[in-house]
Amino acid sequence: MRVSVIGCGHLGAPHAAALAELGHDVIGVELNPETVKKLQSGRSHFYEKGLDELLDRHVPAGRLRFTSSLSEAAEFADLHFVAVGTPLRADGRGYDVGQVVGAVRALAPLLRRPATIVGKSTVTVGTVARLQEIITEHAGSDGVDLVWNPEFLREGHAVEDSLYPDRIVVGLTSSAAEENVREVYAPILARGDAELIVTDPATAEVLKSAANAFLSTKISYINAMAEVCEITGADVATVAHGIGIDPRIGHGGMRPGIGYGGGCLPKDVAAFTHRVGEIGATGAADLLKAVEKVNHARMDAAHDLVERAYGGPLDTATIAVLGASFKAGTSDVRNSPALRLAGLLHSSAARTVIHDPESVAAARHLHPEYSYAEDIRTALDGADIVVLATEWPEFTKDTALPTTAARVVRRRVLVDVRTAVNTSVWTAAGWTVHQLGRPVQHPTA
Ligand SMILES: NC(=O)C1=CN([C@@H]2O[C@H](COP(=O)(O)OP(=O)(O)OC[C@H]3O[C@@H](n4cnc5c(N)ncnc54)[C@H](O)[C@@H]3O)[C@@H](O)[C@H]2O)C=CC1
Ligand SMILES: O=C(O)[C@H]1O[C@H](OP(=O)(O)OP(=O)(O)OC[C@H]2O[C@@H](n3ccc(=O)[nH]c3=O)[C@H](O)[C@@H]2O)[C@H](O)[C@@H](O)[C@@H]1O
Repeated sequence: MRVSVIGCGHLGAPHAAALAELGHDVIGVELNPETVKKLQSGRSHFYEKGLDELLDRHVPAGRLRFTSSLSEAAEFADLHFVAVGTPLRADGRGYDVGQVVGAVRALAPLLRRPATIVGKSTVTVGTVARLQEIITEHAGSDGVDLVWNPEFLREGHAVEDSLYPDRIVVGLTSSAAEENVREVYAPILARGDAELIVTDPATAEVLKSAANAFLSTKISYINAMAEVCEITGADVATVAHGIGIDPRIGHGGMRPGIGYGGGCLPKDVAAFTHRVGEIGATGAADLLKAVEKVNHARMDAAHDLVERAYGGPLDTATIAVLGASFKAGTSDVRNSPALRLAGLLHSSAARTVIHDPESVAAARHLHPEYSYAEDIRTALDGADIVVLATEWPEFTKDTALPTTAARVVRRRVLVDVRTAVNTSVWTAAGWTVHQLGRPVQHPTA
């Protein structure tokens, strides 16, 4: 099929590349000229595992191209994915849907033959109905359908999740549109391992918001239990493991830490909390407010833990912060808890140096006032405390790191705010390890 993807960010770029991999002819439309140039050269503008390989394969072959011209895409494609941003409004009261409304409003009059617009961006319930009115009023042809097909990919796994999704959810009202959606995802559906859920637009909108709200609730739940463990001297890692054995609970999303961050969960929970309050669903609003409250409190808990580990105020401390991205596997620093903690430490400590394997450039762009190190050794040099802020395997799986780091730090004190390291490897190399909701682990050597 000839398809377009409008908005080539963290969702759109992998989605466009995956569609080319599935055998479609794809045109990506992006407003940012630098992004277009980068993608045209076959390189991604952010780090995402496997994405450059797909771009390498399909851009030179001409199966995947990028442009800033929406009319070129309107002329070329019969199916148009909309993957533009839905940031939180400045006042926090729901999404700013300007990018989505702008893209649909601009595309509709350019469509001169029947076409299907497939929304992928995350929107609050009611948005599709509003967009449908815009299409009815402005479409340049009859037979322009709108469907909503929310996305469930995770950053760091965007390519794999796009090629091998566990579900495809489509909210629609037209059978012609359903056929087109089935055709575009035919190679995935033929495998039989992804469930196709065809429903109405409102259900698709709520389903996506409910998914992210549930993931956030689970994270806040285990973080609330970490607070209980901190007070009682219990071990939250054992609690998480023990309760997760029950398949009704499961182990996914049960890693305690500094709370959920990133370009999606925080804004999606905030927007959904606002929306459910607005429509009078008070039970949902109260539940989600509590989820957000727990999440915000983790940052203070993490800062307090660093102070406790140092033995008092940090104004004389040199701190190495390992990790800046919001989670491992991505260079994305949007709403990154790691970078927020680094910022707090930057304000309270004598010296704070941040290192990340992939996101130093993005972090420096956002916070040029912080100090960064391109290599881990420079970051660790002379540190009184090492704070593990993002669970990159470079920090958690390298069994030599505790020994090599011990040679350059001033004190062997690790604060792992992601509950990610194998503590016995560190304590065996002479480190004291502090984690949220767990008893302090003392050196065994
Ligand atoms: N990042 C993720 O992992 C996922 C994101 N989502 C949702 O997908 C949407 C996009 O998110 P991200 O890709 O993270 O945002 P992003 O900010 O990385 O990308 C959005 C892109 O759209 C471009 N854009 C805006 N208006 C445009 C227009 N009229 N024409 C062409 N390009 C335009 C922007 O320049 C930007 O590059 C959001 O609603 C998000 O909630 C959903 C699932 C996963
Ligand atoms: O709508 C979206 O954009 C996406 O949001 C999340 O994906 P993502 O933001 O890539 O990241 P997650 O892996 O869910 O992690 C989110 C945050 O929670 C934190 N987290 C995650 C899991 C956990 O056990 N503990 C924990 O603190 C992570 O470190 C990160 O800060 C969802 O997992 C995706 O299904 C969804 O499509």
